[in-house]
Amino acid sequence: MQLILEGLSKKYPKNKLFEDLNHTFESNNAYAITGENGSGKSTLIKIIAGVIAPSKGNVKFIEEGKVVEKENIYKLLGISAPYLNLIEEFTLKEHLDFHSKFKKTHLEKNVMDEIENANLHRSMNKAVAEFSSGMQQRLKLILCCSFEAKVLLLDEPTSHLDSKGVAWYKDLLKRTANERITLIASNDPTEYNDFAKKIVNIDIK
Ligand SMILES: Nc1ncnc2c1ncn2[C@@H]1O[C@H](COP(=O)(O)OP(=O)(O)OP(=O)(O)O)[C@@H](O)[C@H]1O
Repeated sequence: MQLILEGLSKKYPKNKLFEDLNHTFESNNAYAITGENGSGKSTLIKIIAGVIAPSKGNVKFIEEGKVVEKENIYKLLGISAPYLNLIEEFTLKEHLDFHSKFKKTHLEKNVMDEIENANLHRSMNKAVAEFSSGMQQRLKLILCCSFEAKVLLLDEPTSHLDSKGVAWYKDLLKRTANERITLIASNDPTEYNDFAKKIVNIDIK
């Protein structure tokens, strides 16, 4: 699996973010996307996810030598980002059931073990609206990393996590990032230092 950025540029009427970004991301690798506040890290993640369009250039997903059609790209992706919300009315169990309808688990063990690792097992029947920010973040990461996806897009993955949560996140990635392309948009080295060997700095200003 390859994810290719070809001559990717993004500008808003009053703000030029990045220009002519070229990069090929490969499976079995984690990459940190770094850059100053406002440089466009989240924007790049959204463009890769197909949520917003680039001003110029292309994003290509290549699977077994073939370009993946646009309408099938969502099947390849797992995303966790501050601007993507969970369904507040759903309980944790309902989130897992809903997700399981579309995706198989990526874990060696049952997803319930991961819920326990994340210390969420006593909240299975609680509505997400009643979760703390850190609990919501742990659930977002489980839904992103523990289910089938060939490309993980993680934007500020440890936001709202305490030190225990950060340790769990690192362990989760070590166990689940194999055979995937993992992109971590962050300026916090603790979020990527242990596993992301390749840094893409989009700060061109
Ligand atoms: N819809 C929009 N219209 C105009 N400008 C926008 C829009 N969305 C984002 N921007 C601007 O684009 C710039 C890049 O934003 P983005 O959130 O991608 O940066 P970032 O590198 O992720 O920042 P941070 O490190 O603070 O999270 C910011 O200056 C932001 O104000």
